[in-house]
Amino acid sequence: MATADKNKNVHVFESEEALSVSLAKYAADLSEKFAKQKGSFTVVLTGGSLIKSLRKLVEAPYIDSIDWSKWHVLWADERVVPKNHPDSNYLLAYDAFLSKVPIPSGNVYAINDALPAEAAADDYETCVKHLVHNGIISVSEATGFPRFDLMLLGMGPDGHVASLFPGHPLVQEKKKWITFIKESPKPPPQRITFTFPVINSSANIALVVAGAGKAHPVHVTLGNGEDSHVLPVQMVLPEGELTWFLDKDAASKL
Ligand SMILES: O=C(O)[C@H](O)[C@@H](O)[C@H](O)[C@H](O)COP(=O)(O)O
Repeated sequence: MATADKNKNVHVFESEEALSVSLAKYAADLSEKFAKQKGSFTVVLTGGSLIKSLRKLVEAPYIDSIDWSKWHVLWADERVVPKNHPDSNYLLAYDAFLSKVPIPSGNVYAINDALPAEAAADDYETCVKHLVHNGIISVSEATGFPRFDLMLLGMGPDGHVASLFPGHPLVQEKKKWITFIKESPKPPPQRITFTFPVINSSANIALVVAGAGKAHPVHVTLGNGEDSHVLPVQMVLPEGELTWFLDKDAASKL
């Protein structure tokens, strides 16, 4: 099943397997488009089950057809732990994805894991500013915030995206590009995260959501479900295109 409104597409798949096949084609098509258009493709990852859903990208035909040298990889959120810690989003992505594709190591921008949360957020913002300055990351004409080519977001069962949690003041941040949280309700507690102005300046966002545990926030966002909070996922309203990749369990209340 697929439905589309202006700037928003919703795809529902029979299984997470079918979802991952379609997600790989979607990412490969955007990679080709942006590599041609601007000579680089900026891709933002999160942690969680999203990374497993990227598994078809490291298989034929995409492993050979994608021009991996154009990819620049960043994280919408990262846990403040060493890069070799089992909680690290970098390690998760490295083991399951980045170590299997020929993206130049200099194009993979992990956070500085030697710094505490606040300094790590500032340092990562400086890294993004540098990539804007040298033209790798575009800038939104409308907002002046960085405009990533593709942001791949998961969503928690409570409707959080990146490390922006329901009811937390960080969801209202309007100025900073990247900020930090020290009391994340999802462990580990210390994280850095992109803010909504950056998320919503993206050219493309994929919301990748599988499993019955996610059916409630999907129902609230895409159907007529209700919650006592405005869910962060409801605030994902990019300037560019939003595409939902749902499996049938996540879409079961629609
Ligand atoms: O570091 C993190 O915790 C993630 O970046 C987080 O935002 C994740 O994407 C969602 O919590 C969904 O995770 P699951 O898909 O594993 O539920």
